[in-house]
Amino acid sequence: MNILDEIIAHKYKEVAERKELYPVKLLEKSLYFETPCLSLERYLLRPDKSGIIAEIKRKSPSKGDINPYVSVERTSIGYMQAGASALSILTDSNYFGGKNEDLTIARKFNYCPILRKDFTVDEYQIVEAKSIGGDAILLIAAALESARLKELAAFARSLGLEVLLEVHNKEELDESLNEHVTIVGVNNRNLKTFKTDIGLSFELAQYIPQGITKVSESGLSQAQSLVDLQQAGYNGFLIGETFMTDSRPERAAAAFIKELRQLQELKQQVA
Ligand SMILES: O=C(O)c1ccccc1NCC(=O)[C@H](O)[C@H](O)COP(=O)(O)O
Repeated sequence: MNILDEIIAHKYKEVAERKELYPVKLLEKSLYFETPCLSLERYLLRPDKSGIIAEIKRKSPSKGDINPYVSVERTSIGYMQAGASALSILTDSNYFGGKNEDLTIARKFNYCPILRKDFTVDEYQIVEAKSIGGDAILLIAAALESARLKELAAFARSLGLEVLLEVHNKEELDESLNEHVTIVGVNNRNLKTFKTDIGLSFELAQYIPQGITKVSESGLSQAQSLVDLQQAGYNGFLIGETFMTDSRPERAAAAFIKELRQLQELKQQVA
C-alpha cells in the first residue's frame, strides 16, 4: 500500500467518525452560504501577483516534522505581505499535523483565496471546507474514481468552491478532468518514492487543455524554476517545504518572491 492509499483509507474512517459525532443532513438545495468565495483561479491569473500558493505544513509523511509550532497568524499574514497569491492550509491532522482551526485563523486575518488542503473523499468534508472559510478544495485523481470525483467537484461548485484537480500522469488527467474543474495541479512528488521531479510539470503541460489554469505542485525550491514553468504555461505554484523549513516561513517566502521578481524583470529586459 502506498502512502496515498494509507492516507485515504484513514480519511474514510475519520470522516465516518466525524459524521457520527457531528451529523449534517444534506437535503437537496437546503444549503446556502451567504459569504461568497474568493476565486483562486482569478487570483492566480492576476499579473500583479506571484502566482504562488504558499502552504502552511507542519509535518509530512516524506519529511516528518517540518515546523510543528508555526504561528498560523504570523505566517499567513507574512506570506500575503510577501506577495503570495493565495494560501494553502493543510488541515489533515494525522499525517500533516494540521487542523481546521488553522484555516479559520488564516481566514480571520487574510483577504485572499484559501485552498483547504485535505484528502477529500466525501461531501461532508466539502461542507466543512466552506464552513471554516475555504475558497477551494483539492481533489486527487489517484484517490477517487472519475465518476465520484465528478460528483464531488459538482457539489463543491454548487457551494461556490473552486476545485483544484491534482494529477500525477496523463492518464489521470484524461480520466478525471470534467466540466466542474477549472484548475489542474501537476504534483511533482512521486508518492511511492517521495522523490520530486519538476520535469513532470514540463512534460504534462502540453496535455492540459487551453483555458484550464495550470498549477505546478511540490518540490519547487528555485525561483528560476517558476520563471521556466511560467514560460511553459503555468500560472500557479504550490510551495510548502521551501518556506516551512525556515523558522520564519514568511521571511523565506519574501526572499524567494523578491528573487522571482528580479528574474522576471531580467527576462523582460532581455526579451
Ligand atoms: O508532502 C508529502 O510528503 C506528501 C505525502 C503524501 C501525500 C501528499 C503529500 N504532500 C502534500 C502536497 O501536495 C504538498 O504539501 C504540496 O504540494 C507542497 O509541496 P512541497 O512544496 O514539496 O512541500
